[in-house]
Amino acid sequence: MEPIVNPEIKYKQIFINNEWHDSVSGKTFPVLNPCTGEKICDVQEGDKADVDKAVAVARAAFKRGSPWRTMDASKRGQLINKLADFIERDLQYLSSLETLDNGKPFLEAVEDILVCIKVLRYYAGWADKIHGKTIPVDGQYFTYTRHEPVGVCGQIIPWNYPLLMFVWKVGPALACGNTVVLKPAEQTPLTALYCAALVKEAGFPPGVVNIVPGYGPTAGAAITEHMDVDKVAFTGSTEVGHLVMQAAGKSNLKRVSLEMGGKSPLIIFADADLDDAAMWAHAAVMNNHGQNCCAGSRTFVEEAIYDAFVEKAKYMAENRIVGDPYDATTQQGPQIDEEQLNKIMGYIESAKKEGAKLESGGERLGSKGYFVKPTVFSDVTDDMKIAKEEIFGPVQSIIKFKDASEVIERANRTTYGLAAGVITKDINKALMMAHSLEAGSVWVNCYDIVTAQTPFGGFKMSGHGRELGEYALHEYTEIKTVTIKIPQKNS
Ligand SMILES: NC(=O)c1ccc[n+]([C@@H]2O[C@H](COP(=O)([O-])OP(=O)(O)OC[C@H]3O[C@@H](n4cnc5c(N)ncnc54)[C@H](O)[C@@H]3O)[C@@H](O)[C@H]2O)c1
Repeated sequence: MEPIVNPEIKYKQIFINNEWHDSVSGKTFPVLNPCTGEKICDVQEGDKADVDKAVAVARAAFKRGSPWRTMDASKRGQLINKLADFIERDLQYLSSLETLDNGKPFLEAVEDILVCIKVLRYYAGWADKIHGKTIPVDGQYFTYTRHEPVGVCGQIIPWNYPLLMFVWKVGPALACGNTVVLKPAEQTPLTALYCAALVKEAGFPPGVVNIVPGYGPTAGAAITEHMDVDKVAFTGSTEVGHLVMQAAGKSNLKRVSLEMGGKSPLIIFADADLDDAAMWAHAAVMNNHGQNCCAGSRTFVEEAIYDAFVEKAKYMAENRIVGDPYDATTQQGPQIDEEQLNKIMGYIESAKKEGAKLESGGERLGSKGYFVKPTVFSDVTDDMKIAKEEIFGPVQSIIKFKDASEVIERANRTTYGLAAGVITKDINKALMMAHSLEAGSVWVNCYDIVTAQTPFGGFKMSGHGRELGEYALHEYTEIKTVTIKIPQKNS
């Protein structure tokens, strides 16, 4: 598939009640092209007043007796499938728009959006299979559970996988029968806004899906503090995750699910196939320009193969093609914005100062846009900043270890717990490691395998709750227990 370079921007307003609105304040904000730093367009800037409007219509759409609440569950599934069909129909346009807005290579944007389609179809299938249990309680009673929608769900998403995050959030929420007020990241609102038009085209009733673009401390905070939002689902930084929980605690104790950062270890044992291990480790940290919450950003390598591994990692980084994301050969585009670029360069400088050995990269590429050379550091130790903090950039930190018990302890010595990986031919060792590592996902002889069916989320400060798979349905349902007195026990 060929990209559409400079795709037309069709939607720049706030989507409430299946209609397009200007912001109440009249304000707009600029969306920038990360390849150049130049403005793509201005988008209407949602704020508290716009969030209030969106929540009011989402509440009305959720009222008992509304078209959405009385719709057959199978029909909800049909609507979600239609949304998937329209995304598939517009795959070329949407992928081109994602590349323009986010800077990721076009073919990776296509891959992301193909996964979006799968995720929506997966949840479409669940819509009429969300059921409770009958429970053999003591006494003359008949007890059963119903899984009911939570209500109005606020959803706040980041910029690293704009459309994937949109779908991970709305897919299970809609399958369970909730209504949604979603805020895309201010850096990347364009594909979510286009999908708003597809939501309307698919035939969702007004008010079921509402999209309010805007900034975090204003529009985002208005969602988290709202007294009439029943649940908030957030993906982004741990710092903001704290604020989201505080806001829920200070307002109406809304349900909270959080998917935040990580400092995930990928542990490579000496018996691994070296080429294979180097390939997985490179992809684990470089994919999506390192802007990946589960990036394998601590590459632990057993000492017997350490030097040989570093050579391979260096070779792979030096040969990674960075540049125009619309070019089919490009593997890495720009970082999302100047703030992230500066943050990454700061981490690179700190590593140099703290004594890590720079093997490749270590500098910005060009002076226009936000490109960073794929960077590899060896001789990294656990106390260095690059081994402790989330960099969110294309920086590989290679750390030496001696044996399994030592590396388990070191790998777990972090406040995060999103993901981990193990590469070894010894299946007993792999299982022992998988069960010992404190992380929500552990990959053995692979990395970052996330599908519609696999639950995903964090231990410790990486998160609360699970996205994807059947487990995500628990995040979007309340469980009601109904008990009926049986007049006469006859069996
Ligand atoms: N886990 C992830 O997928 C993920 C995604 C993006 C960023 N990050 C991490 O976060 C760092 C900073 O990136 P960022 O500043 O874009 O992330 P962020 O957490 O500030 O932004 C994520 C989303 O939260 C919103 N937000 C910001 N402040 C808010 C507030 N007070 N209340 C409610 N919503 C708010 C933003 O507008 C955006 O939609 C990155 O360097 C990276 O380490 C992680």
